[in-house]
Amino acid sequence: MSEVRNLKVALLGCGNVGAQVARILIDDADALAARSGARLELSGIAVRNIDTPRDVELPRELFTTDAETLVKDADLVIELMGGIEPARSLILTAVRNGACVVTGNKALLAQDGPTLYEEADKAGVQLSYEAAVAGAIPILRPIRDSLSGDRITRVLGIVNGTTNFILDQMDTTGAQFADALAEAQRLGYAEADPTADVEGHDAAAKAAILASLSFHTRFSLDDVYCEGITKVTASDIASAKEAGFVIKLLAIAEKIESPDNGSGISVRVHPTLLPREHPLAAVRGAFNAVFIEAENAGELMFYGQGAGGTPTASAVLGDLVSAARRLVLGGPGRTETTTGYVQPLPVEASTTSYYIGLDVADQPGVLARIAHIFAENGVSIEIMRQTIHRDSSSAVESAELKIVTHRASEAALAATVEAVKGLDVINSVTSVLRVEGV
Ligand SMILES: NC(=O)C1=CN([C@@H]2O[C@H](COP(=O)(O)OP(=O)(O)OC[C@H]3O[C@@H](n4cnc5c(N)ncnc54)[C@H](OP(=O)(O)O)[C@@H]3O)[C@@H](O)[C@H]2O)C=CC1
Ligand SMILES: N[C@@H](CC=O)C(=O)O
Repeated sequence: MSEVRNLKVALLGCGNVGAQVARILIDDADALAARSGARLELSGIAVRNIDTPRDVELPRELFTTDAETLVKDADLVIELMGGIEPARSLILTAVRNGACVVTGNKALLAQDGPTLYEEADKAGVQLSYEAAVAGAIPILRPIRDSLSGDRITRVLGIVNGTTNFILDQMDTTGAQFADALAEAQRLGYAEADPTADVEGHDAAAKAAILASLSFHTRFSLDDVYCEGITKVTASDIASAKEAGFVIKLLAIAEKIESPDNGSGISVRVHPTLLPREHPLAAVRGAFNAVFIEAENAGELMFYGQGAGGTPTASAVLGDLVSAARRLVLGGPGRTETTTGYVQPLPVEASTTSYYIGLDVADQPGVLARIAHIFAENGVSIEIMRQTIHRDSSSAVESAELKIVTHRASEAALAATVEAVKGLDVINSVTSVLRVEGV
């Protein structure tokens, strides 16, 4: 029998995800060897501080603070440190030395992916990053491989576990934003700096990666319109709920025809109202889901755990086995297929439905005056609902008006809201949120 090849695996980072990857590499060594055709020997783990307590008990002699030396002697490198530097330089060193790299670092890929992919292709090694989008869910390989014979027209995803967890807690238990965020951090979902989650930057990085693979073009963070969840209030959530909606942070990448900009791809991340019966509305806690529309396949939905050490480690190990198999067979395969035939479009080029909450004086003719302004600005109303608020003597104090529009452009909507604000019967505009799925 021929001898099984030994491949040296260098692990960079031993935090939420890295610790679980190390555990699986050690505990499941035999199964991984059988599946990949090579023994995957964990040759070392680079960290900032060797004495930091770990979630998993691991041999102390594996730890080092000298990541550079560890990388130079590896066949396979797993980067789970996060951040831009030194992750970027270490990945470049690894590929230039002929090592295949697996990473979950979406921030780095969205900022400087093309340099890394080019270097990997030049060196003839594989750079894989399934864990970078939607944690455990196999989504990048299906887009890149399984759907490579189709044309994707739209991708709609809940791709950040932390914000989905926070919004879900606020919606179902009435939890405060700060408490829900602290719990997401404790459970290992949040980024080292959770601003990246709550301001939408993490979802935007994932949206750039999804859009690049789906539309065979290179999108970077700069091409993604981004709005996080920090401005979503408990009252937005309550009033959306009352109207039959749930608020989700959605990443959207879609092919559109814009009268001013021509045809292209709109990539955006923002809080969005979804009807409660929409499949994505049922995605709870830190779960993620990606909904894809393709010309021939039709609608597809991928669902699973989008964050957390163990689920994410599953995606990392999948990439590692796949890279090891290719090393055993010889040849890396292609990292991505970029044809660059579509342009990214600004958010102003996209249209969407909107939910507008208004606090209005309860006077005759108010609804007609408001409806007139919408019509004047070319924004068509789909639903208009009024709730009367009374004081203790049952006298009418004010009315709450909830409006859902048909698809309208950002500019038309902004002009409508400005004009409505100018009416003497408007006490305040309480919400302006985008809606999908109506
Ligand atoms: N957590 C999750 O659910 C998911 C995370 N990811 C991505 O995976 C990556 C890792 O995430 P996560 O495990 O949560 O991160 P953590 O912050 O938990 O862990 C980071 C690890 O990297 C080490 N590290 C950081 N900087 C350096 C450095 N300069 N030199 C050496 N070691 C360093 C840290 O060392 P020390 O312990 O000594 O401080 C720590 O062990 C990130 O890119 C993240 O975006 C992707 C999908 C899901
Ligand atoms: N912070 C991220 C982790 C996974 O990518 C999230 O909450 O989704």
